[in-house]
Amino acid sequence: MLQARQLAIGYPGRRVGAGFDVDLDAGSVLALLGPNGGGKTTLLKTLLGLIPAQGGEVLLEGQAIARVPLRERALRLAYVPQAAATGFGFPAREVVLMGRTAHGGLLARPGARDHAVVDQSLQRLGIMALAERPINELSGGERQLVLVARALAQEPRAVILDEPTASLDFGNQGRVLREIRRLADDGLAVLFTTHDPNHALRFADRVLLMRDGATLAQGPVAELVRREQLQALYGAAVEEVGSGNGRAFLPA
Ligand SMILES: Nc1ncnc2c1ncn2[C@@H]1O[C@H](COP(=O)(O)OP(=O)(O)OP(=O)(O)O)[C@@H](O)[C@H]1O
Repeated sequence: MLQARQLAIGYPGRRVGAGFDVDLDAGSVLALLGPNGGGKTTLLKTLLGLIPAQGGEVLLEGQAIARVPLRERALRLAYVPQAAATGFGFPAREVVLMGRTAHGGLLARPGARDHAVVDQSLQRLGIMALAERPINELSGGERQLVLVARALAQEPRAVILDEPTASLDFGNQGRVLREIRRLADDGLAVLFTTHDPNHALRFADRVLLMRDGATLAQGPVAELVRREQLQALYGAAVEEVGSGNGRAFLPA
């Protein structure tokens, strides 16, 4: 679905990392783990074609992403950014409806199907009660759920989420992570970043461990979400509790 080969990432005059090989496959969830400032968001933005690669290439279904027209990109690829405060007071429903933009013609009015998909997305995230509230009056976590609903409404083939659970309470973390799993089970390719290795352990198929602008390791969750790997990744002590399917990791 989405592939990167020997990708170098960064900003003008500032190299953040290099040597990334990434494969986002239909029906599979990839989790990206790594310390603060390691380059996770920069990698996501490069995969999305929002900032140019400094080397290597990103292919969207085999085509160089820079050459895929923006509308085509929006039909195939959804992005859930870290929930930032916004000055605009659009009602939440309108924000979710914006996810439908690429499906209509230029200036086309949304149709019955667009509104049905928006309702369905609001329901899946359990936020129908927020539909008419202005987005700039919502809490950070509520806003995050609206952004995930907007990505669902886009009906893409791949979804990339930047710390989707960061500002969510425990219940809503589960809601969003289950939704992420369900999207992959429905055949989408999914990539999300998280600071909680347990989220990767429970909901992802593969992980990419990223540190100092490079790939420390990449592979199946069961092989890499382990105490020694996490200690190397974060340069900090990690405690393992439980065992088998019930195992989890805590900062020690
Ligand atoms: N617009 C920018 N211009 C120049 N440097 C930037 C820009 N945005 C981020 N950086 C730098 O790039 C590096 C990687 O940042 P990035 O946001 O990708 O890390 P991250 O792994 O997502 O971090 P966190 O876990 O804290 O969100 C950092 O050193 C950061 O200061």
